Amino acid sequence: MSDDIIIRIRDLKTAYGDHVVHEHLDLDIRKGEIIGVIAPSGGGKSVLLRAIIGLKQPAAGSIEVFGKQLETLSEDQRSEVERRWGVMFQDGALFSNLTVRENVMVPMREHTNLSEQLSRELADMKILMAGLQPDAGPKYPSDLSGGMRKRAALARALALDPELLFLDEPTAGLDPITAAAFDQLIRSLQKAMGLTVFLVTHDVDTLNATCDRIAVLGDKHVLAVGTIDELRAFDHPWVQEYFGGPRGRAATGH
Ligand SMILES: Nc1ncnc2c1ncn2[C@@H]1O[C@H](COP(=O)(O)OP(=O)(O)OP(=O)(O)O)[C@@H](O)[C@H]1O
Repeated sequence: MSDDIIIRIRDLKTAYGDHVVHEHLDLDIRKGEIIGVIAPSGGGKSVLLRAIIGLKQPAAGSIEVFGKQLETLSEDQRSEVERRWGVMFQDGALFSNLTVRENVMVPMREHTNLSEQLSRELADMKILMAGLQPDAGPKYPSDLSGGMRKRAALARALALDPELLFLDEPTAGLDPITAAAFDQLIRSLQKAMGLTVFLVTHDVDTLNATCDRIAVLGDKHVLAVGTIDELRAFDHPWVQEYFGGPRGRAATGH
């Protein structure tokens, strides 16, 4: 496998009972890129993310992450791979009974032997990196605004200095100013940490502000992958409407 492909998906099929979500889906994610994944609602973006990180078993096909197929690995090997990525789920998935700092420490406890003291210090660093004030650490998720909760979830996703970051709808539910600040944060973290980012979104502003390439899911597979300009020229009704509609045109300046 070429070193610059971090995720390689071939002929993937996923299904829930008789309901096929993906079929004959191929996709390569390159090292260091921010790739946006778009689809109509219910088009299989989140299920694709879950399949890549091993939470949804494929019905057929293969997914390699860092050159390894998760289902062929032992538990220890799998844990080694899992600690190289961070995931920010759509609803944040923070533990409501833990403080922000304790939430960020969860992956450290799970995957490392770091002392409590060092874990706390590292967690506080991630909290700052995610753009929160230091006093956010002892707060509970319920004490935070929606935007701050997203940042707390991002801090947890960054806990283990990942090479690969999965973001599921990071700006959903944020006001435009907070969303734009989050877009900038993703971009600057990507640069500073050399991250590869797999970003599921509906937000055409986020795509425009952050993504190097965009993959369009439709008809159960990847319809097209390319830059926004390449996709604007792609002859498919949904893609044309997405980028050529009023929101798409406003976001991309066309
Ligand atoms: N746990 C589940 N059980 C049964 N069906 C599921 C489950 N999770 C997802 N699905 C189905 O898989 C399909 C794809 O869902 P998915 O959540 O990936 O879509 P999406 O593109 O992320 O949608 P949205 O933009 O609305 O978040 C949908 O038809 C959904 O109903």
